[in-house]
Amino acid sequence: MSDTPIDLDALRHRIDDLDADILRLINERAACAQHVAQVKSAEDPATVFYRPEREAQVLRRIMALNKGPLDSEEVARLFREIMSACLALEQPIKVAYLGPEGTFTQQAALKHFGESAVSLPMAAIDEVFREVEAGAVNYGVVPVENSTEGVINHTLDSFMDSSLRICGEVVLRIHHHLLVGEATRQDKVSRIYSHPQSFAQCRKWLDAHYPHAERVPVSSNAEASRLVKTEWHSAAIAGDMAAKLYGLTRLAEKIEDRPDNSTRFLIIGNQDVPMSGEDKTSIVVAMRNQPGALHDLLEPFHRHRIDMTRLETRPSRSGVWNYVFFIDFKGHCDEPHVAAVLEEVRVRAAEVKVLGSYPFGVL
Ligand SMILES: O=C(O)C(=O)C[C@]1(C(=O)O)C=C[C@@H](O)C=C1
Repeated sequence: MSDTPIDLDALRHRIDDLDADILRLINERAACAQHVAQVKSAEDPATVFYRPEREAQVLRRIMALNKGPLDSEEVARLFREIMSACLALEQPIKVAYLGPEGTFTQQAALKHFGESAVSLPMAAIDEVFREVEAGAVNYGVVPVENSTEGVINHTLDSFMDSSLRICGEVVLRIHHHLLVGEATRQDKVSRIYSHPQSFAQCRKWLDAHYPHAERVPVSSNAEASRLVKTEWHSAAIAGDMAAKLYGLTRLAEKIEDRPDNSTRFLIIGNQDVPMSGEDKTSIVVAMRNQPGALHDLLEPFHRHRIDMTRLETRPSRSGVWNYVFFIDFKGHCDEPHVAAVLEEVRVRAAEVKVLGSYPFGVL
């Protein structure tokens, strides 16, 4: 290109000019979001400012428009932060997550809501549900399934007694590292702390590399990281956030047995989310214990060609029903073919609860 400046000063001058343009445009966008907030409040004084379907559309559009050289995911992450800051101007958002600080759930909350949301660690999954139900926070983030270890029953069980809805999902690639503190004698590691799920996800690696080390299960990977700081013969299995928070270094990286190890998290709140164009619905269905019950439940999905993405069975906790199924499928409950299936399932089941229709995780 003939007009491309070639010396460093000229290039930096060009970057300064571009930054000034970007700054002006970001602030113009933020002022627009403030205007949106006024329109929303005028339409409905009890309006919700956070709109998951719109955010998913904005991010998908940016990824589709992107021509590089920046990677589409990288660009989407930048826009995620811009929208997070714009939403904070409309309304500061408080999010409760399964803590303590440094857990993968905190990472998921950040990935979904961006840095401008205030995130608060809770000690247990039911506490996250309670804080959202009580209105102490706007939304909650809880883990629901891991690709290696399967479903997180606690989360599914919490939905049975709750009126909260699912407003979104986040999928996080989970990388575990073997972490040590400054005082650790790296050749003398005889004890390893971690959450039981993480031990399970790294079992083969541990059997091969540390067959004789004592494996001590603790309540979270962040807790494991906190413990190793003061012990010279211990290591922890945890992710990047916990490593950073407790100033630990990696003795071994990415030690998970499956390279595609990922965890899915749900965003819980009090709102129904309109269609975004690429949505998913989660329902819980109670069936009576009779022959063919599962077939009766699944048949309408098959007939209407609805793609199921997950089916989990949980024992019912009330005496009335025998099975409870958690089902995720593609589509939004406002779409006619989805509404038709739900109608048929309602006739066949003892009880059906729609937990929410929400956009597929974008990032
Ligand atoms: O479109 C809206 O409803 C907005 O409030 C604007 C905006 C944005 O910055 O693009 C901000 C927050 C919402 O969650 C969705 C989008």
